[in-house]
Amino acid sequence: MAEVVVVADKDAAGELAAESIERLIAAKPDAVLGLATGSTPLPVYRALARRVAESGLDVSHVRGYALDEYVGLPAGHPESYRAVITREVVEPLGLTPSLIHTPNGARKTIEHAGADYEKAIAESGGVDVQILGIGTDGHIGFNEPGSSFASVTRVKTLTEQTRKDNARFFDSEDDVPMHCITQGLSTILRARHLLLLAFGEGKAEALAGAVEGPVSASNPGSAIQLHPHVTVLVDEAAASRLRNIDYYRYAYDHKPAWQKL
Ligand SMILES: N[C@@H]1[C@@H](O)[C@H](O)[C@@H](COP(=O)(O)O)O[C@@H]1O
Repeated sequence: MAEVVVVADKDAAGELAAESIERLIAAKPDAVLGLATGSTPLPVYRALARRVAESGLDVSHVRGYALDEYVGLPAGHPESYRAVITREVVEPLGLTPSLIHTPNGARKTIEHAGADYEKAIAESGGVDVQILGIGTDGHIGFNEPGSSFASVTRVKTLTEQTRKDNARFFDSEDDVPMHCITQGLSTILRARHLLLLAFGEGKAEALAGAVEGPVSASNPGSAIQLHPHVTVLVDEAAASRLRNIDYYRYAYDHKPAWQKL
């Protein structure tokens, strides 16, 4: 079962996640981080950047693999996930750009981009902690409903809902690419620790489905139930549809001091 931690707000979630990631990097300076985009992980990156600046922790050897990328955006497009990861993660934390990877969404090489990415992740020794958000339709990465639990990095067609949701980052919905390249559910499940975050009422249903719903390809987030080490950080609104909420609070209140996030 995932450990579900209900926190006061996004910033509290960001602090908890950042503390755990900082501890990981201190123990393993070349740790491999699985980086998610979207608005949800931003408090984690902000808290981590602040903590690293305060502690002087050496992050120059940290490696990173993004979950996904749009296909066909011109290189350097500000909404490409490469650009977003550079802006929101690499620069504020002071990571080494050449050690941070995103799937290659260029059309010319797209046919082998998925296999290339899988190979690179495997050769890195695997992701230590994978940060995840969740889409309103339950997608993780860009694994839309119906994605196989055995899927690996590949090209997917975005749902209309996801294109609508992500239109806020573009001039119009028509500008949101139709295709993406995303780590598969099996790729994500290979990470050693999954850290799923969700905030706000709009995520409540998707989150409840992921944590407590039937394990089904129709709800890609439910794949987390197959993973042995999952931490779910949510605010009250995102937690509002969880049936076992009292138990999660009870378990967290009685968490052994030695057992970290
Ligand atoms: N590919 C990303 C996902 O990785 C992310 O989880 C989702 C939710 O976005 P937000 O965190 O902004 O709600 O959006 C995008 O579609």
